[in-house]
Amino acid sequence: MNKTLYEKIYDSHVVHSEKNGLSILYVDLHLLHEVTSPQAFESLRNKNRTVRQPKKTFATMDHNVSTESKDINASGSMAKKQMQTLIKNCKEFHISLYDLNHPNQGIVHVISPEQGMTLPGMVIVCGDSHTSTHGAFGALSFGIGTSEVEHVLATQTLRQQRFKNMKIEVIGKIGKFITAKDVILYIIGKIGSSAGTGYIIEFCGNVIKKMSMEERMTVCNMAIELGAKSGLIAPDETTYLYLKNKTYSPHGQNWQKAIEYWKTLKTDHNAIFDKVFTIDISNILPQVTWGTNPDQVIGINEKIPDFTSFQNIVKKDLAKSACKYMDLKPGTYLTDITIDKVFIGSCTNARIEDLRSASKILKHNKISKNVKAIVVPGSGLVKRQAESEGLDKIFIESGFEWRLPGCSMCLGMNNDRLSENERCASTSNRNFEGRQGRNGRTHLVSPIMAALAALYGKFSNPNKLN
Ligand SMILES: CC(C)[C@H](C(=O)O)[C@@H](O)C(=O)O
Ligand code: SF4
Repeated sequence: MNKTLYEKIYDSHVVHSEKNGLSILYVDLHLLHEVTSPQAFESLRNKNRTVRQPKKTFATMDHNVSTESKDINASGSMAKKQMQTLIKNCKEFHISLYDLNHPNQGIVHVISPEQGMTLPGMVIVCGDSHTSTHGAFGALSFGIGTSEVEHVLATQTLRQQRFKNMKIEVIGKIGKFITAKDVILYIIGKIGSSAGTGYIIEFCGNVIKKMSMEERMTVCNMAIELGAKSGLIAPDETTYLYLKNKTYSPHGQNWQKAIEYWKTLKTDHNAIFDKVFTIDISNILPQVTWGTNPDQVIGINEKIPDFTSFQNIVKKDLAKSACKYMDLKPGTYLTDITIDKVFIGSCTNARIEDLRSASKILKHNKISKNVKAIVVPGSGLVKRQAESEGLDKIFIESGFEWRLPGCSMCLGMNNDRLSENERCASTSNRNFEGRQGRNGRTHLVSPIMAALAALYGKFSNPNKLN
């Protein structure tokens, strides 16, 4: 039978099938962070259980670490407690941890791929929705709830239903200043933030094929913003090249064997997808969200839409309330909107390529005096790499603050938050009300667009600048 990539990975991990279509899947890698793991460990302990495969379990601290100091007290008592609990749990159950002071500490979805823990064909889970990021390597990866975290800790397996298959083929010519972030935002705008509900999405097409691993991760990261269970991209030469000689990648003879297996990880000719979209990105412009949902997004030359332009009554109401929250009037050009803060970071856009693309814009330029801007590398490794290339200096000289790795202003669990009514150009993935701080206003953009917004104090069309 012809199978999709998703079906191949799913089937090869079934350890038990039930009549109702549910299966127990083997889990190759279980990632943990400080926010969604404490209760799971507590419950494990109460039941006198142990961690089944500590070597296939890996933890980092990211959500509430301070990006200003390595002091565990710096983000408040709740954060401190969660971090201390993670340290204690990892010690007791023999799990490797990139703690606050570890040189490789960083965002869970950044550290695992860059260390070669994330490999094609794996089933990867984490108590975190953006686990879909790892799908960029052709791994079946998805977020799980805390009771599932406990189940995986105890058994290294997980009960899963089969999801439907969606294919999104991205075709066309990639325009100037168009990044993976623009591509995925455009797709979300085009098909809607619930189009992926009930599906695993396989991204393919010439545009995806040309993307680097960093770009593919940005795309799969935001499969969640399409409502999907996860996103997937078939591994290829780009994937192998990225993984070669990474700390946890297979080495020696195992490398060759791995590649042979990885080459089988693609959707068979004639495999059936339940839904297919073909999206041409040839003529798109850099994307900016204007509302409080990622599908409320337009190109940089456009105006905030008129409510009456929405046929769908629900969409019309959503647009109305989004404009109210965002304090925007229909008909306003994006390029007339001024901003207060810029955040370059998060598991969507805090990798080395993201920092390189933003720094290119900032080099020899100073940011607007009305803007406070921070750049938060995704991990210690990204930070060191950026520093070795002198990117930190470019950011600092332009007026950005160069911070320590973590989730930071993506969700404001530490001190990096928007104040009331502040407007932010952010490279993160979620723009719902209050996401970056109470009554804060988030516009999702690429690192290039964030850097430009910092320079001019408002959204700017890179095609119209010298
Ligand atoms: C804290 C965690 C549960 C959450 C998630 O799962 O997505 C966070 O990472 C987020 O981005 O909102
Ligand atoms: S960077 Fe943001 S989206 Fe990613 S895991 Fe952290 S909080 Fe969640």
